[in-house]
Amino acid sequence: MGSELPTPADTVATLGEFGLIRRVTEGRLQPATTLLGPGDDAAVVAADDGRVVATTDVLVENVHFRLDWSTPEQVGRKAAAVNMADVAAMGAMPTALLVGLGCPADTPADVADQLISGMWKEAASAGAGIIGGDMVTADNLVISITALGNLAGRDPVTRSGAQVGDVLAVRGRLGWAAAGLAVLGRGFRSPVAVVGAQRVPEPPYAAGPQAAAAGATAMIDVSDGLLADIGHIATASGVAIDVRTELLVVHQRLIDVASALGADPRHWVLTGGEDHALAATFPEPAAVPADWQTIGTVRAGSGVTVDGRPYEGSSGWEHWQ
Ligand SMILES: Nc1ncnc2c1ncn2[C@@H]1O[C@H](COP(=O)(O)OP(=O)(O)OP(=O)(O)O)[C@@H](O)[C@H]1O
Ligand SMILES: Cc1ncc(C[n+]2csc(CCOP(=O)(O)O)c2C)c(N)n1
Ligand SMILES: [Mg+2]
Ligand SMILES: [Mg+2]
Ligand SMILES: [Mg+2]
Repeated sequence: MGSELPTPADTVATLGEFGLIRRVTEGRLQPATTLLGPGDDAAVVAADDGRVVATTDVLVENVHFRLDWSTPEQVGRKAAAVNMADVAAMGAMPTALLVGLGCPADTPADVADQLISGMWKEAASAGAGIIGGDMVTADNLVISITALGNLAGRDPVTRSGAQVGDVLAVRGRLGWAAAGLAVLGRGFRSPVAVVGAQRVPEPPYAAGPQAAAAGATAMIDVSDGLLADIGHIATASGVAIDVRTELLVVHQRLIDVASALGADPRHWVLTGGEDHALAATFPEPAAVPADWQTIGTVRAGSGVTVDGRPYEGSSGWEHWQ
């Protein structure tokens, strides 16, 4: 890019705040929706229909990622992906990211470069660019990203629209990142398929607008765990949701990893977070797009059940617990 290459001894402190900002901004190709920025006090982004989707998620070193588990580029990709998944979950396509970065003074410039490069790669894969942000010193690496999105004339798909009689369907992986977390937590680095899923989620970005166009009544991305997240749909919609385990695909890879670790692969699928699959309700089976898997039904009542019974144990990640 436009900035000179760092020497191995460079840190973010030697680059300086503005040197670091240049590494994010100079020579980057912005999508057509970026009308102004970065570089001014704020950026200007086009919205096809005058509405902008906006969402923020914060990632903290040793809470959301570890630098001995993931490369800085993988961390950058993950930080961008988890935010753009929330845009997709509204039925929108990501347009722009604002990146707040806190890092210690001795962070190597090369680490910052890789982080930035990962964010740009993931953003570009979904059609978005980085339009601004903030750089601060911090004791640990902290990344706070705000993602903006474009509804392109469609109505947002909220958490509150599920109706009794709807079907529940998912698109994307479930349980893979949790399996990867279990593997990494035990000090292993393989199998790479599940470890890779923990390092960098692959949210099905285009499936968000696809579900919206197909008439999805409610949608969410699975960040904390399937049961926890569809619980938010159930609460917001004033309905009950039942997941049928005979409809859940537990991939052979998860079964193999679980048996090696003495874990339960079904628990990963039902309660594992960080894959950022999309879960949505549709008014009838025929409305579910072909590449989505129907896994349950919406009923009268409240809460989430699995095969008609309450799930024993935690339904997903919660901070401070
Ligand atoms: N500090 C905050 N100030 C205002 N609203 C907040 C704050 N934290 C969360 N919210 C709002 O609460 C709602 C739920 O937040 P939550 O972070 O659980 O959603 P999410 O990003 O979809 O999930 P996850 O954080 O697991 O990815 C969102 O609408 C979010 O914007
Ligand atoms: C080092 C390390 N320890 C634990 C985890 C597991 N983890 C952290 S946050 C989260 C849920 C989503 O977070 P949020 O709700 O903030 O979006 C999960 C499952 C991890 N990824 N890395
Ligand atoms: Mg959040
Ligand atoms: Mg979400
Ligand atoms: Mg989120």
